[in-house]
Amino acid sequence: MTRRQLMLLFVAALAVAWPLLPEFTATVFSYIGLYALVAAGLVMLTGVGGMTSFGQAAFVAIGAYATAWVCTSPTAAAALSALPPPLWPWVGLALGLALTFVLAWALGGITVKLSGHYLPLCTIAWGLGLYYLFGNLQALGGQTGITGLPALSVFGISLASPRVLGPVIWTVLLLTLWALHNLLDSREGRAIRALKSGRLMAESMGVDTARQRARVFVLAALLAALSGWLYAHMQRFVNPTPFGLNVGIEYLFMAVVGGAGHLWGAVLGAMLITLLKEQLQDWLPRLLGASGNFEQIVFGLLMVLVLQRFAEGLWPTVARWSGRWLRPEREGRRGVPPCALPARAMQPAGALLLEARAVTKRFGGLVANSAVDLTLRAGEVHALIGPNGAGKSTFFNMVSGVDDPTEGEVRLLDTPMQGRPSREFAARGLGRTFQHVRLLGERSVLENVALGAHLRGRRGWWAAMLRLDRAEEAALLVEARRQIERCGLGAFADRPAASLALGQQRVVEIARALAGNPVALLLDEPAAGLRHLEKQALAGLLAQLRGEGLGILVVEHDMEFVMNLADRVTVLEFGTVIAEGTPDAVQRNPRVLDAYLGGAEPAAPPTSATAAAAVLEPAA
Ligand SMILES: Nc1ncnc2c1ncn2[C@@H]1O[C@H](COP(=O)(O)OP(=O)(O)OP(=O)(O)O)[C@@H](O)[C@H]1O
Repeated sequence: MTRRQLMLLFVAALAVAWPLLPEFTATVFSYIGLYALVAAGLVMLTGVGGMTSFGQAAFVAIGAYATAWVCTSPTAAAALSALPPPLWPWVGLALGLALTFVLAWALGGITVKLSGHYLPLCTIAWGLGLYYLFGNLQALGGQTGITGLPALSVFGISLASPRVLGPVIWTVLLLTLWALHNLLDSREGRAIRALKSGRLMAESMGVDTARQRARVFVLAALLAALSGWLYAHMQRFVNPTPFGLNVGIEYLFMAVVGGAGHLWGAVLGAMLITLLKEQLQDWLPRLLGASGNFEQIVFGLLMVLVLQRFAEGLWPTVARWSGRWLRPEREGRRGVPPCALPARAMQPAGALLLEARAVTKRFGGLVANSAVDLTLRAGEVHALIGPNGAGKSTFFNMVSGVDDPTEGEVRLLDTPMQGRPSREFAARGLGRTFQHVRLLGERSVLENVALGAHLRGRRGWWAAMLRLDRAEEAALLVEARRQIERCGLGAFADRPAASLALGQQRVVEIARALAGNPVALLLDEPAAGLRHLEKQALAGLLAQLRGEGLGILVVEHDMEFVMNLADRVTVLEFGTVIAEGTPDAVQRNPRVLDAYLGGAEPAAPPTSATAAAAVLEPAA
């Protein structure tokens, strides 16, 4: 049996057992479905997207209060008099989702840009703010709330009882999980996962991180509002209590305890926490012989223990344990023939790809780059070398859109790039790797490399959720596999990237850059951590890419590697270009020798790349 079949069995068992469940158990399971819907949004937001929110209960409140107001207020009744009352809850749903959408865009636009602890603090602030707003608005019943909500009805069938509404809630939840699973299994899903590793890498792959973060934020908020709508019509009244900050924290607990990186973790977390609280509420007063909110204390302690023991949540442990006796999943998408991906025309040999004109970068009083001129042409390897702190990384950042020069200009394919983000550099044909490897360690090498092809796909969230993107997704994965094999890592394609040696991870970054079909490659210390044979293989690959017409700018400390491979070398010292030319010319340049050897005169100039490497070993 596969995991998917086991899930289906669980759902089928729930469906069969549902009519037999006692009324109370059916109600509890209905609540679990509602909570899991909010927690699933939090999995996307926190576990996958890396944005912690304590404020989801406020969005649940918007969904609940919107429908409560529409269904009970005389003003709304007058406005909706043309509609039969059974349709009013649907208007309430539309209003709740619309309000949530607008508010989440506005809040998300401001808050998701914040990093570190500022974002969670903001979610607490709006969670508290909205809670007190609902409690103080007399039009919404103040602390008493709104009573007398009608039950939902569909095609004349009343959903008043949890026994009938429960299956509806679970159907909504399962459809949501299916759509979210599809989303995560797509180019957009990879882009969402990339958010967690910070702006730099994702933007360099062409992902608009601010927009993507805001969209995930809105998605999680809409799921919370949907849950609130169902909740209101199940309870038939609303008041502020179930939407307080403590409930927002509990939703986050559900996602984290279940396994914030896994959609089914939301269901597991919601189920565990709801059932645990139920049982504790029952048993503790009996055990202690006194009444009180003891369950909150024990619950808190248990949460600490669970999180200490299972930092990733419980789902990964359950999945690992069940994996021993479950068959691996068959990949459904293999049946879909891949479509053609857009391919960029290579520039003719010698064409100017990238140009830095008198680029200067100042950090306060420190001049990291001073009037640096550099060109990269199609069909060449251009090495940028220099001692530590010479300004190579600073320059790299400016020619890849991470930072803007203080003075001077960067042009890519003859387009001025001043002020443009790095995703535009990627869109115009610049691929790059990073000095400190930036891969999604838990994801497979294949997925990491497919992220590099992000801009070659077009299908968006809706297509992904409804699985209308399969031909394009198949093409992206075929392309990713091709690049992995080209870089000699075919045997590792399905392994988690973090399980590879550091040197191999650097090569994965090159494959990822190649998946974007670049005309220019910027490689930041690609040979660092590679063994001798791996370096030779890398040099062979780069020579082949050069032969295919790519321009490659490489920052590297390994002089033997550089001098054997590069066509031109530029040497930086204290942010200034002190030499530029062929490897031979540069190796003989007295200023370069001076920079590397600190003023010592060599007895005789080095005659081979190996000898040069010995002399030009940078003073660390
Ligand atoms: N964001 C920053 N703010 C202030 N100073 C910076 C910043 N980034 C770099 N610098 C300074 O600019 C100078 C050049 O640093 P850079 O990292 O570009 O050198 P590098 O040649 O890449 O060094 P390495 O080979 O060690 O990576 C250093 O003195 C560094 O401290």
